[in-house]
Amino acid sequence: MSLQLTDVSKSFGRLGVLDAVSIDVPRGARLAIVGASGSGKSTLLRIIAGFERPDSGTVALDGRALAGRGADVPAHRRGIGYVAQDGALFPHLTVARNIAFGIRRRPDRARRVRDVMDIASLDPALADRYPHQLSGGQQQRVALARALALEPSVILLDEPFSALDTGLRAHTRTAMVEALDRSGVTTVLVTHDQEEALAFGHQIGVIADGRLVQSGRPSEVFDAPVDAEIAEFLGDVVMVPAEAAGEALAMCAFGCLQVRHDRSGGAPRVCAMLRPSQLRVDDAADGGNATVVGMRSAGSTAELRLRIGASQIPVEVTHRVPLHEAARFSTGSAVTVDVDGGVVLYPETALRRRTLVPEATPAG
Ligand SMILES: Nc1ncnc2c1ncn2[C@@H]1O[C@H](COP(=O)(O)OP(=O)(O)OP(=O)(O)O)[C@@H](O)[C@H]1O
Repeated sequence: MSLQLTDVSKSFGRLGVLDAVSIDVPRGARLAIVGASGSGKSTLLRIIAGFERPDSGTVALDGRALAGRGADVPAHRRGIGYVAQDGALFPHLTVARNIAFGIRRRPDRARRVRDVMDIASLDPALADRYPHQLSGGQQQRVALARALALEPSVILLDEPFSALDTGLRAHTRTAMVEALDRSGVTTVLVTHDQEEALAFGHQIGVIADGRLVQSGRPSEVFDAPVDAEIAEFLGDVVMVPAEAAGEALAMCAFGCLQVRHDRSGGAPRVCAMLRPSQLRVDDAADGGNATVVGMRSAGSTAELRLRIGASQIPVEVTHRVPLHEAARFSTGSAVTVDVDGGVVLYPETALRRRTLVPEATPAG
């Protein structure tokens, strides 16, 4: 089913937590909401689940109101599954009995348990284990299987990977995305992890101080954040002073670049934002446009500090290259730095807000 939130607001006493949030998740789609701690993500999920009431606005499934417009459908009648951060499995029940918990009166429960274990890529041999005998990733997949067993129309995932270490996190995320695709259920995930949101969602929504400040396809939001703060929140940036130079062009330390999106709102002074993965650094064939002013190894990569000097104001950026490529460069050598794709313009105040010299970290 499709899920609609319209102008949902919520305060706890005098603390405003959600401010007129509107979201539309099409049937079978995955929406990832990303925001800093305290931005209101869990409250939003709890309102969709029916654990909290919105002060105003509506929550609807396929247009039928669950909350607001005079409706107040209790949580257990919403057909919405909720997977908590730690999975919240019953420690004294086996995997099979955990999964069967909500369907224990259904005659076909054994088959349903087998089906959802299969959907969640859980080995049938795990059915008789207890939660403490599973890895964190397996526990999360059991929690998802338990939610799917109820055949919900929507699944809500509250930071489901946050307790897992990095390797297991990516693996579990892939397994869960595949399970959700197989079941075709509409899903909303909340996370504070930008990479997770970008990798998980068909759509992402960025929430800040209780307001949904931007939403769209992950590539749309990542490539054209509405302001510099969201750009930095979503990933590493290179930000340099710039001047508009005619139709969709800007002049900056890297030369004259195409403007992908102008988010400067007509500000008299602007800066250009690009992602480190857009930078290409090569040996200088004919003098180059930058100088390596420092090098340092950082694990499997090397950091090159580059002074780019195509404009009157030279800027320094830090660029990461694989360690085996670093041998091509040495401090003091001239290099050519090219930019793939265009830049996004913001008001120059975004630069002043940054405490460091414009800096870029990992290359893509
Ligand atoms: N039941 C409640 N009573 C009072 N304040 C609450 C309640 N629930 C949440 N809050 C407050 O509302 C704000 C938003 O909380 P919420 O849990 O929705 O944020 P979050 O984005 O999920 O944060 P985190 O990522 O840290 O879990 C916080 O300031 C929190 O302290």
